[in-house]
Amino acid sequence: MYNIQTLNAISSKGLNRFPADHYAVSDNAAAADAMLLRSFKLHDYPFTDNLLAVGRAGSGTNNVPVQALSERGVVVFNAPGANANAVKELVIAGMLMGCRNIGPAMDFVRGLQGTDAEMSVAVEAGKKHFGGFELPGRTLGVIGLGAIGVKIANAARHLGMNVIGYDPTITIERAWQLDSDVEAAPNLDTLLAQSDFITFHVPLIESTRHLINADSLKNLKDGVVLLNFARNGILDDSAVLAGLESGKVYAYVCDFPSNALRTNPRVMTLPHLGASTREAEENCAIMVVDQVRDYLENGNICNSVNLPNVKLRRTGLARIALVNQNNPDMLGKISHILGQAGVNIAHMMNDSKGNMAYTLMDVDSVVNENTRVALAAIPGVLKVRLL
Ligand SMILES: NC(=O)c1ccc[n+]([C@@H]2O[C@H](COP(=O)([O-])OP(=O)(O)OC[C@H]3O[C@@H](n4cnc5c(N)ncnc54)[C@H](O)[C@@H]3O)[C@@H](O)[C@H]2O)c1
Ligand SMILES: O=C(O)CC[C@@H](O)C(=O)O
Repeated sequence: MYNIQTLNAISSKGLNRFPADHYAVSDNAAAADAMLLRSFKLHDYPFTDNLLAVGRAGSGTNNVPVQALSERGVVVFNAPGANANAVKELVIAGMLMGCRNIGPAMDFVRGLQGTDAEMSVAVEAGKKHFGGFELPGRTLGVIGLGAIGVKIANAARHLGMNVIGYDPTITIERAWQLDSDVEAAPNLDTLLAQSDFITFHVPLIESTRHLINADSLKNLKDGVVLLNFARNGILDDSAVLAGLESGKVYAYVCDFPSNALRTNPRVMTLPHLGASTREAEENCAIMVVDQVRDYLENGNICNSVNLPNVKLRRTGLARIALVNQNNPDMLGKISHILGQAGVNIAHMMNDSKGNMAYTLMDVDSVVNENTRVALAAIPGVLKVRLL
């Protein structure tokens, strides 16, 4: 029986894929084999030694202590692309909210009083304060051309916008998906200087913190619309507020409210709604549950942020799964112990990601607990499972 702990509401479309006869799923599972979460802040959470996997039903993993979990040999999964369409749609809505002043205009109407006839007069007199501008011919700058950024870039092209993108580590897969008319910015400053709208789709890491700050703000076009549906901290909110004050920034649309932003008439903040559609929640839950199950039951790894993809069709009599540090001679030491135990390796895969490595092997005889313990005692081996 595997214990699965849910730390946020995870769609039942995903959770129902854990067969009830082999999985106990609850929000208070003691000694969980795997944890599933969305935005729950897992830093400082007490982990037990039998934790094998953490599944982030979403894209960003800045709420997960990936390094600390790696040191314990715990595999961290996410659901890349599973909520990308939901975010894309909200960013398109956000661009329109920004350039058509939809937030302030709705606030104006909410504040009207009097009869319908009086309201009609006030509407016609007041609407001049909320006139906006259109998308075609304007330039959208997309920072981060991953699952979400590529979808937004392509959608904006279909809306008649010029699109310029910046992503120094774009993958070949994403580059293939990008509309050929999307221009590649040679550097961030060029994108910032040319864009009428700028949208951010990068993870929050040290190198992406405060990409918009008091200095980079000076480089922006006058009247730019900024959109942050990535993470709080990627833009320095105090710089953005100064830009709104001076008129440099026309509007700021973002998914991460704060007291300073919430009441500013030129800011439209949403309650972290980017991924909150039924479809995205189901996609994320299904993807992450399938990945966690395949890891628990078969040792296969797909879409982990700290370990490589490793998938092996079962062939031998038994299977050994090892998470280890990516050190020299680990395979030598592992095969030496198996050789001493008279265990023949029928099939194996080994790969690494950064300072972590993973070995999955099918062997021709049953492996006993003593051999597992000997493997686990190799310095640098973090987890050993017999499957
Ligand atoms: N608002 C929401 O609900 C919501 C939903 C999903 C994702 N997100 C956030 O959006 C982020 C992006 O999501 P995704 O699914 O597109 O992720 P992704 O991993 O597919 O794409 C991220 C891209 O950013 C690029 N990148 C990294 N550092 C960069 C830098 N300094 N400059 C430019 N590009 C850089 C990477 O090369 C990658 O292509 C997530 O990390 C998450 O924080 C928010
Ligand atoms: O789960 C959510 O609601 C938000 C997810 C989002 O921030 C992500 O990074 O995928």
